[in-house]
Amino acid sequence: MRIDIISIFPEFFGVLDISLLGRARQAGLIDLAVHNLRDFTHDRHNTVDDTPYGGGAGMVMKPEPWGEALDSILPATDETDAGTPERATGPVLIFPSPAGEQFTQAMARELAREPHLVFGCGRYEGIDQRVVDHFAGRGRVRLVSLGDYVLNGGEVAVMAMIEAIGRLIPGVVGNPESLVEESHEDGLLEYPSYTKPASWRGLDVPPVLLSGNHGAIAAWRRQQQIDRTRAVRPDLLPAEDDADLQPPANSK
Ligand SMILES: Nc1nc2cc(Br)ccc2s1
Repeated sequence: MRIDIISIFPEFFGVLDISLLGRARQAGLIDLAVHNLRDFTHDRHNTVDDTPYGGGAGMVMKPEPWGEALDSILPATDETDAGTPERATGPVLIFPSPAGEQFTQAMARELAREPHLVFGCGRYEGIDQRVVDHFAGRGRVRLVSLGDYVLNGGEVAVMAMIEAIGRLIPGVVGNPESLVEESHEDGLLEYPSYTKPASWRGLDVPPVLLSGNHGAIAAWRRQQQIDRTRAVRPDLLPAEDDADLQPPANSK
């Protein structure tokens, strides 16, 4: 996968040189480039923002630098490309935004299958809307929110998305089995985990986990997922009858 990031704080992404994603880059599984938006300005102050039309507090990111930065990354196109099948296979351009669609594990899985992702990190009051509108006509553009809160910029959101997406790319995580039983992979929150010692500060590991009875362990873990999800994220539970949430029939 190729990942391009545009930001006025490229140094923010230095952390992507280390750990799991750093190793994935060294292994050639992820090809990542960070671009400084200010490199696409031409005035003495490398200006990237200006006051908002219609008034209001704060500043808005100017469209020109974004246009030049994205032109340098996205494949060249002309009007005849509009609506062609190629447009559906070009890079996905993602702008983190509080006004975006909710980022989910399902979206991470979907985006992990893409060959090329381009992330645009907004700052201030956001990016001039015409940038989204213009490039929507040239490819797939998505406004994506991590949650109902406002950050100072898109960089933290892009880091989170790249981690969630990158770890799903085949070969990035050593043991793909570890990706299966995680929160949200099966739509529910994950069960609690324990390791040695069997007793710690008077707290014992649930006996079923020491029983060696794999069916009972699977049933207990499934019930823990259901109980946890019902307690803190009832919105994730299937709307219809919970019958299909019962432990697997063979787990007696
Ligand atoms: N939750 C989020 N807040 C923000 C703020 C800015 Br400014 C840019 C992107 C995002 S995503």
